[in-house]
Amino acid sequence: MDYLQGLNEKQKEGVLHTEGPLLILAGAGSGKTRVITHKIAYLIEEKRVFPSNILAITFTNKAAKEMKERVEGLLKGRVEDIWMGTFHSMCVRILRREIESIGYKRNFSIYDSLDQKTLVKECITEKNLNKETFQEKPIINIISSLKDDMIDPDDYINENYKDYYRRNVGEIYGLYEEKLKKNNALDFDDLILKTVFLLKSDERIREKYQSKFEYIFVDEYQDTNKSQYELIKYLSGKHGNICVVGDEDQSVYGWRGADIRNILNFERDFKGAEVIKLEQNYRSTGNILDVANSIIKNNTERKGKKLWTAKERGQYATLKINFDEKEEANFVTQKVIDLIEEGKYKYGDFVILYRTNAQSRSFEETFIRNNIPYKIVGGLKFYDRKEVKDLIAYLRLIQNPLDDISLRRIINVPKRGIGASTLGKIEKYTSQTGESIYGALLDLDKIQGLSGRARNVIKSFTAMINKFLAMKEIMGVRDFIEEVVYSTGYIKELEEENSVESQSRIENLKEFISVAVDFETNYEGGTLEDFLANVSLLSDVDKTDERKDVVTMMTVHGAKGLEFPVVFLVGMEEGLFPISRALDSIHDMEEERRLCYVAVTRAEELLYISYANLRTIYGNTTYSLPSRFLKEIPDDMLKICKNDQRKEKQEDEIEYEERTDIKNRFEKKVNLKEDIQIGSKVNHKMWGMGTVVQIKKVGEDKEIVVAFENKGLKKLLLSIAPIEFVREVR
Ligand SMILES: Nc1ncnc2c1ncn2[C@@H]1O[C@H](COP(=O)(O)OP(=O)(O)OP(=O)(O)O)[C@@H](O)[C@H]1O
Ligand SMILES: [Mg+2]
Repeated sequence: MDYLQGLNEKQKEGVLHTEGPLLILAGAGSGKTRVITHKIAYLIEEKRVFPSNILAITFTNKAAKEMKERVEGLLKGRVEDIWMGTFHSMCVRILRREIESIGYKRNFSIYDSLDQKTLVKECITEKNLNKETFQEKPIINIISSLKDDMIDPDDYINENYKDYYRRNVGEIYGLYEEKLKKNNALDFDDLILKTVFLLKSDERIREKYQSKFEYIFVDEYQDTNKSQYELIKYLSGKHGNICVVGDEDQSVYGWRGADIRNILNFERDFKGAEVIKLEQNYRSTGNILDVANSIIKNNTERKGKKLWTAKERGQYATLKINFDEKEEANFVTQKVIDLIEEGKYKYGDFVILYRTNAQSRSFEETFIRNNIPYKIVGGLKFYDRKEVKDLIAYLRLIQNPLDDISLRRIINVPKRGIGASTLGKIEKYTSQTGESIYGALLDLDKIQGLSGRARNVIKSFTAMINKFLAMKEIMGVRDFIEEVVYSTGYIKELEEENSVESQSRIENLKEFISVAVDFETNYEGGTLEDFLANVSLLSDVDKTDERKDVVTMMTVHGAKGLEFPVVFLVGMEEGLFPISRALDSIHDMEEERRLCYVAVTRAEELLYISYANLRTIYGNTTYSLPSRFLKEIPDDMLKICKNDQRKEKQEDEIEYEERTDIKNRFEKKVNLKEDIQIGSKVNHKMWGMGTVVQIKKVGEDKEIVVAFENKGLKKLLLSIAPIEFVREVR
């Protein structure tokens, strides 16, 4: 009975409760994910459930892969048939089989945020709306949240017909939907929405999947949104064996529509639900857990629970105060070097957690200088690079020739002389006939006003695409992609350009081929469609190299569910963590606090927290106050690390210092210096004389921009900037 070993009584209860709805509600590191893994093994081995009747939804594809490996380890058997993956990847699987019944083709494209932007822009232009008032990004956000809440364009328009902006956004949304359909494409939200729609409206399909999924698991349930909730409600409608695990204290995707009520209302929504609470934490030492508890207890929007651990007290969490982000990076770097030298840890044991991706740069610089191997999770953006996107657009067009967005992207890449005016003529024609652009290109004789030369290049373009269409059927994914890369002439164009940049773009295209190689090893017999879906569905967290023994850098959001022996939680400053946009809202502030709790609870043995008084980020230099979350940690739980790093080589040499320094700084009531105004002269301790050119209220404080005589513009927080006012004698 392998699968019950290594579980406590409560966890066992969770595993053995196989029939009916079950909520496992428990704090970080209490073994929720472990219960799912063991339970799946138990069902297969003991209850003789077919793997294909199990569905397990994880937060990332990577988590799914890990879970699969664990289950495999427990069973020593094949677990290929379990449906394990994210909400999105599961929906793609269903849609590829079923979407024809709602009028799409099975080879639909999946549009990412850039494609969405292009589409929304088209809508705005077509509707002749003012581009200042109607900007793509906010509109995409509105559309996305409407979709999460399952509100369709007509309802939104009806609700808001008196509101000029919203009514028009509703109309853009409607047009956007039409365009997606015409391109045979779905955006990310659609993947869930259309699946729900299928299950709701088509009895045959509903029955099929309800019967199939006898047992359903959802990890990180606190981060599901409305449409995801509907989805599992439908899927579990027949057997009712739905086991969700989550922690309301770790709900950190409110901004993306996640609804904490899903977890709080589980018992009401799923009849006969049982709730199991786990209270023992197996991940962190006592001292780390105390820090986590002391922070999260300041939230009001929670059920309230306390975690305990049987682990040793361990080392105290350490706070390092830095002059600027460079000193912070040096501190972390030196710590890594020292701990490695001591021999107890390896690079793979360390993680640097920050609130925003932009913070990684200073650590990268010092790591490179010191030859410390590292990887950045999420910030890499390999798939956002132009050449990679171009190549993907080719593949998408070949997979789905109705995809106008992709076609437009590459019709003249590499340059083949199909310019904007030629394309304009073609699109004029398609807007009359309603055909796809590619369809029109095949029907070239019907289009007026094209030059003979244009016709020729278009013909060789369609001949090439047609050739690809035929080849796709007979070639493996990897060979096929290689063929596309070379025979489009893209590589050749880059080679001729022969610049440093074009070289690195060639490298990236080659790297993309190795992505295809990986794919072929992992998905035997996978098609181009599978490959593309796979690429689209990689979340930021998944888009990382798999090298093992390197330091990881990632955002706190990306770290959910993970654990590391040593955690550096950096950039703990007001306005950064908590992030500035949360400063005015209690609700958002609580989400930031939960995020901070997630960060601290990733640590197993050592936790280093740091902040910088002066930080340059996005090109601006600002003074900051230490994060309010630091103030919430009692003095005796956190020891201050002395500034001079040399001094703290030996652990016991570290001096414990009263934290009056931070406290004073934090509580120092802002002396508002009421008479400050634009034009006031100031003298700064380091930067000398300057003139105030901008003043903005930030909470009780003010942010000022000062033009220094020798240093240019700097942004300062009035309360803490080391400045004096210089009164001019009139
Ligand atoms: N009963 C147990 N005995 C020993 N170790 C355990 C036990 N339960 C869980 N663990 C270990 O504790 C760690 C945390 O478990 P797990 O990741 O499942 O927690 P979780 O509740 O899912 O955490 P999070 O909320 O961060 O997702 C893992 O290393 C896991 O292997
Ligand atoms: Mg977990």
